Amino acid sequence: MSFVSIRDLRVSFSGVQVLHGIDLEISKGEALGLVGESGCGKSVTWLAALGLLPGKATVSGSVMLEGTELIGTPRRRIEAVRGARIAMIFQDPSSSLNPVQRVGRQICESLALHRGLRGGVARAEAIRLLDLVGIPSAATRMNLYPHEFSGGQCQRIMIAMALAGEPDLLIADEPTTALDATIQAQILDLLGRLRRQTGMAMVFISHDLGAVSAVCDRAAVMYAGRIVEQGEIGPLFRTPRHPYTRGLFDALPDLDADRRRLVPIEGTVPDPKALPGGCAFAPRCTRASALCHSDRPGLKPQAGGGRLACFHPVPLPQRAEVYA
Ligand SMILES: Nc1ncnc2c1ncn2[C@@H]1O[C@H](COP(=O)(O)OP(=O)(O)OP(=O)(O)O)[C@@H](O)[C@H]1O
Repeated sequence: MSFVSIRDLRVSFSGVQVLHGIDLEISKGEALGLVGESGCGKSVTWLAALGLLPGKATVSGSVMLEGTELIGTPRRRIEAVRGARIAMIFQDPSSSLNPVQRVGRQICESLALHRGLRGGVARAEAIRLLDLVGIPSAATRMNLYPHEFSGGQCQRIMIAMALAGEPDLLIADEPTTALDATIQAQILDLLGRLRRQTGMAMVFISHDLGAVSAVCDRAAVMYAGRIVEQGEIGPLFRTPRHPYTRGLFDALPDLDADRRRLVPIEGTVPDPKALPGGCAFAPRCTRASALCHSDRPGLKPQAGGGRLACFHPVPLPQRAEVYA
């Protein structure tokens, strides 16, 4: 049985639909990436699944957490079911860290809440966690306030707080976007290491394909509130089939190549209030035919594994040729 199983998840805000039937499975210990441009529904998927959207949102579908349905369950009951088993980290640590409380105290409170640890035992565990996420001199620095740490260190402290409950699933929403490149690489390395050490599953939400490939086993590519392609990282990144996935790769700067290849995807993500008929990506797609503008392709399993929603996929490369 999957740890989390999402079926036909739909979300509307004030009558405007922003998620159009998402299906996802996460097994224990697995890392799933959710990728796509800003506004395609990555965050809303997880906020809806965990009952964290504001009251004005209308949510339907099914989200099972180890056999327990979360959709339609009152928020307080979801919190009890979710407990410490699912933790979230966000782009901005200041949304999770209290600026007027010493970081050690904040971690100890989390340890008391989720694991019933108090006093010296909690303090020792807080030091261990800070040490684990790479905060030097943890025993003394746990007495500092968040503003006395750098942005990257605050991100590490936020990860330590998330780990305090020993979660089975960590949802990381753009956790490295605000950091500079070297710190980003360190945090990604840390997340990968923690995953291997703890065996927790992870959902890694990012528009950064490099970060997703560094951390995840599988990825789902979202566009305009739908999954358009999904698969194991290796095949998905070597031979993307959806023109949108391929476009995301072509828009990446290629530092190794002689040629300057940086091909942005023309146009922008459509407004959810005015989605085009047919495939939502068709107006931006160089492979689109008349069919794509009138009919919407369903997400279908592929012979080689993975799932794809496209009438005219990018052809598979011949022989051993793969996309650079
Ligand atoms: N509270 C809200 N009220 C109204 N609309 C919302 C709300 N939250 C999200 N939306 C809309 O839902 C859609 C999906 O947003 P979401 O935040 O999931 O995108 P995203 O892919 O995570 O983007 P980003 O990478 O910028 O975080 C967007 O059109 C957004 O404007």
